[in-house]
Amino acid sequence: MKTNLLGYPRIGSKRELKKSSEAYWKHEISLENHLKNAAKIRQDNWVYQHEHGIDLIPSNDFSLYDQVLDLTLTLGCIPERYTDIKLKENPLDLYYAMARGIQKDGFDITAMEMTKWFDTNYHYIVPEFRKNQAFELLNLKAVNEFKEALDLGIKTKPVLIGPVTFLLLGKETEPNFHRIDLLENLLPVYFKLVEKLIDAGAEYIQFDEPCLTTDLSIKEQEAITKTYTKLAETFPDLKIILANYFDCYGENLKTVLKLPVHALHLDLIRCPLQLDDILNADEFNKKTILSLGVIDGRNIWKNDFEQSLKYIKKATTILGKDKVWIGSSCSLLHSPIDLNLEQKLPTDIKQWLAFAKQKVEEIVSLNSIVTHPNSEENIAALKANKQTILNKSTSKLIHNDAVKNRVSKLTPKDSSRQSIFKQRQSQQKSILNLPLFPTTTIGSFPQTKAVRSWRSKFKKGEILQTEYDDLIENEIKETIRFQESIGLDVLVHGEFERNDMVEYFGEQLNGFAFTNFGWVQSYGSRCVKPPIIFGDVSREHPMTVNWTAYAQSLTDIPVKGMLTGPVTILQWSFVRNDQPRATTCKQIALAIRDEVLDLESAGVKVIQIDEPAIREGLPLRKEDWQAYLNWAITSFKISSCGVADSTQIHTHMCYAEFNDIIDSVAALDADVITIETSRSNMELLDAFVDYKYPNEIGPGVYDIHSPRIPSSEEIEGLLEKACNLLPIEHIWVNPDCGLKTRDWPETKVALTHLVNTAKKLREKFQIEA
Ligand SMILES: Nc1nc2c(c(=O)[nH]1)N[C@@H](CNc1ccc(C(=O)N[C@@H](CCC(=O)N[C@@H](CCC(=O)N[C@@H](CCC(=O)O)C(=O)O)C(=O)O)C(=O)O)cc1)CN2
Ligand code: MET
Ligand SMILES: [Zn+2]
Repeated sequence: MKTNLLGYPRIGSKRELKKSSEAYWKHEISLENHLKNAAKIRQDNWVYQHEHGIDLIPSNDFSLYDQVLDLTLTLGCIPERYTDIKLKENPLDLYYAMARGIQKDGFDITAMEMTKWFDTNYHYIVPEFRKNQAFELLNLKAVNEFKEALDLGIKTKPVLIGPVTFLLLGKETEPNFHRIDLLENLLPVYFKLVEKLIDAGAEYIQFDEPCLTTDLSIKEQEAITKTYTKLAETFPDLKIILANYFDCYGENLKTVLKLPVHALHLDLIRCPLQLDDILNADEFNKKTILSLGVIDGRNIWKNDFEQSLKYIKKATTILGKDKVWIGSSCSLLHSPIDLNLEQKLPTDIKQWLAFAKQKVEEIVSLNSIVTHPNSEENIAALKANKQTILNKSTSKLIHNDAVKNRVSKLTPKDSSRQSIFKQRQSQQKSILNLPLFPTTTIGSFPQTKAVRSWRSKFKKGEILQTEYDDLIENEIKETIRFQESIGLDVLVHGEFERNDMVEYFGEQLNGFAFTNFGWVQSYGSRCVKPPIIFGDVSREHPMTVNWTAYAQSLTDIPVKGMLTGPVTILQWSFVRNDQPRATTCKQIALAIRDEVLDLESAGVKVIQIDEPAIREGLPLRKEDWQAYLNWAITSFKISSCGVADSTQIHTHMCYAEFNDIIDSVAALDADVITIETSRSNMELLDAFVDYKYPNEIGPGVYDIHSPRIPSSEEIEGLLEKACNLLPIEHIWVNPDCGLKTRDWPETKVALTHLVNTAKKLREKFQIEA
C-alpha cells in the first residue's frame, strides 16, 4: 500500500508566506528574497513529508497567491487589459496585477474576480475566457517545482487542476459560447505541460477534478471522458491519478469508472458510501487503484482509526493491498499546520485534535497498522487512538442540557417577524428619517498594524485591559467623527476590537475553543484562524453591546450594531463531527438572538447580521440543497426575528452569485441586504432584479479587495446601472464589503467619493421628482 497526500498548506507554520508577500508588495524586501522565502516553505514541506514516510508527495501544490491563477498564467490565458504589463521584465508583476489590480506607473487596471473554491472559505481567482480563447504554454512553474524537489532527492507527484475543472471554474467574458467548448484549444497546450513534466521525470501526476462532485451536463461528462482517454493514449506510461474531493462522484461515477486511469481518489469523509458503490459496480475495472481519502483535510479532529481500518480492509479484501492507497480526503490546504505549536489549548481538547503535520503521521500510522498489525508499537497506537475517541464521545465538556432543551422548544413563531416588510418599512422610515440613497459601510474600518499590535500586546499581558479599551474607544471615536464629517447616513463603530468576525464571537461563546497558530489561507496573503466548536453553544454575556452603545453615545446619527450570523459562524469554524450541522447552527442562532435583543434594549435601531457564508455552505449537489437551505434560513431568522418591527435588520453577503438561491435570500426577510457587486459591474444584481426582490438593497459600488480608489465617475456609473434596475427608493449606497484590509488614506478618499456621488444622485432624482 502507498500513502498519498493530495496537497499541503503553503503559508508556513508561522505565516511566513503572508509576511514575505506583504513585505514584497510594500517594497520592503527584494524579489530575490521573497522567492527564497517561498522556496524554503516548499522545501520544508517536502522534507517533512518525505521524512515521515509519505510515498506520493505533492508538488505544484505551492502557490504564491492561488493555484488557479497559477494555471491560468501557465496556460497563457491573460485578459486583454493586462497585455501591456505582460512584457515587463518581472513576470511576477503581471501575476500580482491579475490577482490584486494595479494602480501605479501609469497603470490603472482592476483585479480579476475572486470567488469561493467549492464549499470552502478559500477563494480563487476566476479565469476569464473569450470566445476563441487561445492558449500557450507561458510558464513552467509545475516543472520547475518538480525539479526543485528532485534536487533535494525527493521525487514528487505533480498536482495539476484538471482541464475540465479549470474551464468550469472560469467565466465567459463574451456572449454566445460556452467555456467547455474551449477544451479543443486547451488540451494541446495542457498536454505540452504534461509532456514536460514527464520529460523531467514525473511518473505520477495527480489531476484534480473536483467538478466531479457537482451535477455535470452530458457535454461536461463527455469532456471528462475525452480528456482522460486522450491523456492515457498520448502518455501510455504516465500513471494518472484522478482526484475528486468534497463530495461523492454521484451521477458522474459511471463516466469515471470507464476512464483508463491508474488510480482513482475518493473522499471517504464527505462520502463514505461511495466505497461500496464502486467496489460493487460492474463497470469498475479492478486493475484501477483506489486511493482512499480517510484522513479529513477539512476538519481538525483526530482520525478514528477503527473506522478508517474498516474502509481499508473492505477495499483490500476485494482488490488486494497493492491496489489500495491511504490518503487525505482532499488537500490539507484547508487545515491548520501544527498542533504542537499550541500551548494554550485545554489539554482535554487538544488530545482530540490533529492538524496537517499530525495528519501526515496519521496516514503513515494507518498504513503501518495495516501492514504490520501485530507489531507492539502498532497495537499500542491503535489502542491509544481508540481510547481518545471513546474519551471524546463521553466527555462532560461537550454536553449542556439547557442548550439542547432550548433548541428542542423552538417554534415557527421564533423565526418570523411580527409584521410584513411593508409595515416594518414605514415604521423604520419614520424613526430613522433617512434620505433617498442612504449611505452606509459594511462594518469594519482599517485594521491597522497599530490596532493589531495593541491586541497582541494585550494578549501577551504587556498592556492592561483598561489601556486596551481606551485605545479601542479612541479609535471608535475618531472613526465616528470621520463618518460624520463626510456625511454618511448610518454609521458603524468599526470593529476594531475584533481579530476576526468569526473568531471574536467564538472566543466569547461557550462550546468553542481557539488556537494561537491555527492559521488557514483564505485568499492571497490573508489568513483566518477558525475557532473550534467542540460542544453545545451558549452565550455567557453580551458580546458587542458595550462597544456599540459607546459608539452611539458619541453621535445622534444612527449607529448600526454589527453581528456575524449563525450560518457564517458555523461555516467558518471547525465543526463538531458528532451531531448534525443543523443542530449546532440553531444553538449559535439562539446565542445571536440574545445578542440582537440586548442591542435593541440598549437603544440600537439598526442591526446588521452578516451572512457572507450562506452561499458557500450550500451542498455541492443540488439534490441536497433544500434540506440545507431550510435550516440555514431558519437559523438566520431565529437570530433576527426577536426584534420589534421598528428595528431595522440588515444582512450582508459577498463573494457569491445568488442566482440559484435568490428565493432563499429573499426568505431571510432582512429589511436591507448589502451585497458585493462592483467587481462584476453589477452583474450580480441581475438575480435580484429578475426575482423582483421586495426589500431594500445596497449593491456594492467600491471594490474593497484592492487598494485601488474608485473615482466618483465610476461609482456614479455603477449607481446609475442600479437605478435602471431597481426601484430607487430601495437603493442603499455602500462598499462591497468591510474595509478591514484597507489603509486609512485610500479609505477616506474612496468613501468621500461614495458619499458625494450619493448626494449628487439624490439632487438629480429630487429635481426630477
Ligand atoms: N473568518 C473569516 N473568513 C472570511 C472573511 C473574514 O473576515 N473572516 N472575509 C472574507 C475574505 N477573507 C478574509 C480573510 C482574512 C482576512 C484578514 O484580514 N485576515 C488577517 C488576520 C486577521 C486576524 O486574525 N488578526 C488577528 C491577529 C493579527 C496578527 O497578525 N497579529 C500579529 C501581531 C500584530 C502586531 O504586533 O503587529 C501576529 O500574530 O504575529 C488580530 O487582529 O488580532 C490577515 O490575514 O492579516 C480578510 C478577509 C471571506 N472569509
Ligand atoms: N461586517 C464585516 C466587515 O465589515 C462583514 C465582512 S463580510 C466578509 O468586515
Ligand atoms: Zn463581506
